[in-house]
Amino acid sequence: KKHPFWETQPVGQFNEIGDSTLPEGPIEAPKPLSEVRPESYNLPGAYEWTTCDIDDDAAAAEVYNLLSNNYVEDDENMFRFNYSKEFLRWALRPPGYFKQWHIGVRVKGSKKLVAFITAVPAKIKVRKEIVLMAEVNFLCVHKKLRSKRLAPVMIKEVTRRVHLENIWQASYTAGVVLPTPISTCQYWHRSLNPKKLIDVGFSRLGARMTMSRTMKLYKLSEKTITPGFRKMELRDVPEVTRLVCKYLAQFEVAPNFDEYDVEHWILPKADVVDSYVVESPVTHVVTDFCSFYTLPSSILMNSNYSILKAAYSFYNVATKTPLIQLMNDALIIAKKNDYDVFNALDLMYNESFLKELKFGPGDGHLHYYLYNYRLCQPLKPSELGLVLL
Ligand SMILES: COc1cccc(CC(=N)NC(=O)c2cccnc2OC2CCNCC2)c1
Repeated sequence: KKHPFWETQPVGQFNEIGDSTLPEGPIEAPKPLSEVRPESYNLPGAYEWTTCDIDDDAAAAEVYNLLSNNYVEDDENMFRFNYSKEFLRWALRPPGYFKQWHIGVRVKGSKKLVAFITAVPAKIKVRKEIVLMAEVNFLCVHKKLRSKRLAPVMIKEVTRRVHLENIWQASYTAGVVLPTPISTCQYWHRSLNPKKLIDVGFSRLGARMTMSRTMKLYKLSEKTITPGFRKMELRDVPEVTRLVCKYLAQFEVAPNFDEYDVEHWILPKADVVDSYVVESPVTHVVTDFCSFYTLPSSILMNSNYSILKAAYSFYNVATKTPLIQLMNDALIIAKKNDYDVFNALDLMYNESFLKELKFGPGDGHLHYYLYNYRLCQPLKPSELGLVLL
């Protein structure tokens, strides 16, 4: 049995695919809170639950170290995500967050943090409905404790704590196929520092290509070209909120941001998230914006470099500037700030700029999932407007 845990969960099952008699929407009805299990699930004897206070520097350092040494690696185990402490504080404390959804597992004796899972609340529009959901992320079990079946009990525990807040749906992504993706995105990479990317094995020199020809191919101008292109500021929040809400409303699954969400998720934070607006020089109206988040990766086996500095396309809305031009300015900014690569998924309108801006396809896919919500058929990436961290 390939998915003994997921076959017990309210998620679309593989044997239901194409069954059009099943209704779209929640799979299980909400329960009265009095019927939600009041106590935590049982861990194997040697382990205990803990709540990780990400505001506390020592606790944040424990989480950082666990993820930095044990979190997701690429398929060839050459790179591992290296989320910074500041990034984790940003990712885990959006408006309305719950500290008790930042869940750790410790060894009873040594108190060593050996596993982690989180959820944050989010208003997500699914088709025409706005559904309050938990975005589940950062599921990590120490390499030495794999296949002890810790992940299922951690997923049940975070689900229980989410239920206690009367939230019954969740969204999550994975690089592996589980029952059952609502969409499958391809990831793409735009080289900014091709020499380093080839040196560390992230990219390969193209056939009949020299290194100098490759560096020339990816060269970007020093200056952005869009008039009125500048860093986003607090005063832009109302206009950016209007732009991003109108834009995201067209997708089948997308966040329903309010101004507090935009202030948290899109206002620039050093080394965490960058965002730029286009303020029309004449009318001073904000007509476009672009944003990317900073997620370095540890380079696992290389004598010259230890960190790959990567930018990840976040939310981009172009209403006056051509999207290609807006994104090319984002690449110019990223290159100027010493990023090695700019990553993007083929969701939203991204497909329209990937090839022209010299992105190359990555060697993997990112699958999107909903918990306790059935879609009758999967979404095309262009129907998806949700970027998870
Ligand atoms: C380059 O270093 C890596 C270190 C670990 C894994 C991967 C490959 C990979 N799995 N990439 C993605 O999942 C990915 C590729 C493009 C854009 N977003 C992505 O994932 C985001 C969103 C999901 N959570 C991780 C970050 C690459």
